[in-house]
Amino acid sequence: MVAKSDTAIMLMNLGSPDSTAVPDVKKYLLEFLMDKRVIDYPWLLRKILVGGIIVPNRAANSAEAYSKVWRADGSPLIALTKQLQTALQHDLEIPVEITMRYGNPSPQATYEKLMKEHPNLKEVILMPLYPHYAMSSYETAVEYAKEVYKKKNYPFTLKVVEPFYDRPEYIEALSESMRPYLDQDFDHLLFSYHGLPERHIRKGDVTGSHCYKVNDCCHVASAAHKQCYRHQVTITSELVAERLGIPRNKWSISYQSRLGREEWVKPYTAGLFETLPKQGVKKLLIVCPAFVSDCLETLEEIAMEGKHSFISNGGDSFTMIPCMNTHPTWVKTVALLCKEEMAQYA
Ligand SMILES: C=CC1=C(C)c2cc3[nH]c(cc4nc(cc5[nH]c(cc1n2)c(C)c5CCC(=O)O)C(CCC(=O)O)=C4C)c(C)c3C=C
Ligand SMILES: [Fe+2]
Ligand SMILES: [Fe+2]
Repeated sequence: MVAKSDTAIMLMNLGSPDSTAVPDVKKYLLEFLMDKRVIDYPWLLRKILVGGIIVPNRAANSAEAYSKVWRADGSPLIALTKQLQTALQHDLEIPVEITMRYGNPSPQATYEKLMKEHPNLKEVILMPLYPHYAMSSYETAVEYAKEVYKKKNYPFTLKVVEPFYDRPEYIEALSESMRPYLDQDFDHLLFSYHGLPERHIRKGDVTGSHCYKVNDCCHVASAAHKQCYRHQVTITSELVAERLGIPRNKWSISYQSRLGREEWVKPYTAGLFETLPKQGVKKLLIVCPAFVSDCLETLEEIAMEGKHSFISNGGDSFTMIPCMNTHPTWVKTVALLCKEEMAQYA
């Protein structure tokens, strides 16, 4: 443990249920889906939909899915975020703590722990573990951490790392974590990102006239891009493919984890697992760069369910590239992004 420090880092991820028991999963899903930045309907409608329909219908299936990937040390997402914490603390020699948007440890618990262990704390660097901006991921995490911080009037300053989807150091880390998997023969590389309702993309368009309105909007310069998930994941994919020398006809982007009946950003990953084998893609490589740590959505939805679907629709091989987790180049990148916010390096 690092003894005295006036600066600390708080790594913030999405969070998981406390266990795979249905009541714990219910509690987690309720907190998650009652977030107004995730299901952005008026409160009463959200309450009826989430509390009366989605959670009661979903909890048992979610609990079963979690139990397929649960580890001896708990949720993969939390265990892997803790491993990143340990690696970063080792490199930086300053205190690093983790916190979660939903479930535990909460931002309040993490702030209190930091205060108790480092009474001279002057600044906390909040590192949201999302490369891309979305109202339902980066924005809700940052706004929640700030809200708790302001309410409690803590004596340290809070600085926040911005989305880093196009930063060369991140592109390097993601590419280098993928490179060993490109030695094998493959027909196609799929960048599968967590999906969002299309409506969220339109709603986040600060210009009100760009996203889904301008032809090829993700490639036309606009102030909308600063908060456009679709633009940002496009840029990440293009930069990584370029760095790795993958020809344009050998890779594509898709969106997974759709929930509900609204139109989400397309194409849907689940649909491609059915159609790609029929179009001659027999050997598939897949990477999920919206997640920096492996989690339910990579380990169960893609590596288990997705693989089964692709193979039963005629595919021959399905290789899932792990998230960056504790890849040394990623650890270095996190350290650099955090250091840029620190007063001592300014
Ligand atoms: C890029 C990060 C994420 C975005 C954007 C995001 C949007 C989003 N998610 C849901 C609904 C669910 N997501 C669930 C799991 C989950 N989501 C993310 C990340 C993003 N979500 C992660 C890392 C995880 C895994 C958590 C873990 O413990 O491993 C779930 C819970 C599981 C399930 O029942 O499927 C739900 C529900 C919506 C509706 C949404 C955007 C509107
Ligand atoms: Fe999600
Ligand atoms: Fe856009």
